[in-house]
Amino acid sequence: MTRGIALVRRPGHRLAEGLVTHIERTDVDIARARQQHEAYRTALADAGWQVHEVDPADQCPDAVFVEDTVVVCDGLAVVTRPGAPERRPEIAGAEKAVREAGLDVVRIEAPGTLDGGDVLQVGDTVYVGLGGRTNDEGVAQLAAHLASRGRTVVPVPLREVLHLKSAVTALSDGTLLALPDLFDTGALGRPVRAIDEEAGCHVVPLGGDLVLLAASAPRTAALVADLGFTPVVVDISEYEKLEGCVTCLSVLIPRA
Ligand SMILES: CN(C)C(=N)NCCC[C@H](N)C(=O)O
Repeated sequence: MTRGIALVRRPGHRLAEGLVTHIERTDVDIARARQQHEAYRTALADAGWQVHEVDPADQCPDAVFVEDTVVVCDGLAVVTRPGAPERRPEIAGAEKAVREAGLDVVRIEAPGTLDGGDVLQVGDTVYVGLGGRTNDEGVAQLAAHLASRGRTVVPVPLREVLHLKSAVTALSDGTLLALPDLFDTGALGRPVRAIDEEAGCHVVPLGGDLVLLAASAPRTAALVADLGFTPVVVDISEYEKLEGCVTCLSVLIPRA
């Protein structure tokens, strides 16, 4: 029995041209990025997820960061309208994939913008980062869509950081792991656990006690293990050069 479907999208040949906003551009090794993506897919499959590949969008360098194109909540898929216009052609393939997965589908419409990387779901609360990519209108549209699923949306203003999930994510017990300097943690309305390494605040609960995190966060992997979870560690160095993290490379659709 699988845990559900994990949507991924393979890196395209233009990956190295991906956007960088808050870090300096460094060379991306495409061959290495492909190997890392394969290992990432294997980690998801080994954790019990049925890996499904979204159609390629190779003209879009950032298409591998499929999380930004769709938000899935309780059987509903909200197809986003990415804040970076050059990423908008990525959404067609994502919409096709969620329709094939049998989800109800709605969209963020102009002038709203929303990136999936700004959306952090913790129980019935959905925190949404307000920064360079997601605007007030996008948050309002998301809130209206998710009200049908009983979710409450809480906007979180960001500082110098790409997405909310670049700065905070949650373990399956609701513990928030955060880099507090990057946003107003008070907006979350609950305590956070401050993490002392950048990639450490990026975790993906994979079901059961499994927690996916990056090899660049060894101290956080140890912390996660101390908290009673089992870290699943993947090297995603080539994606980190493009401000990517473990959350960005997949969209998990839990089995109903
Ligand atoms: C949580 N994060 C960080 C994401 N979901 N997406 C990362 C996208 C990175 C891409 N170069 C860009 O700038 O769009």
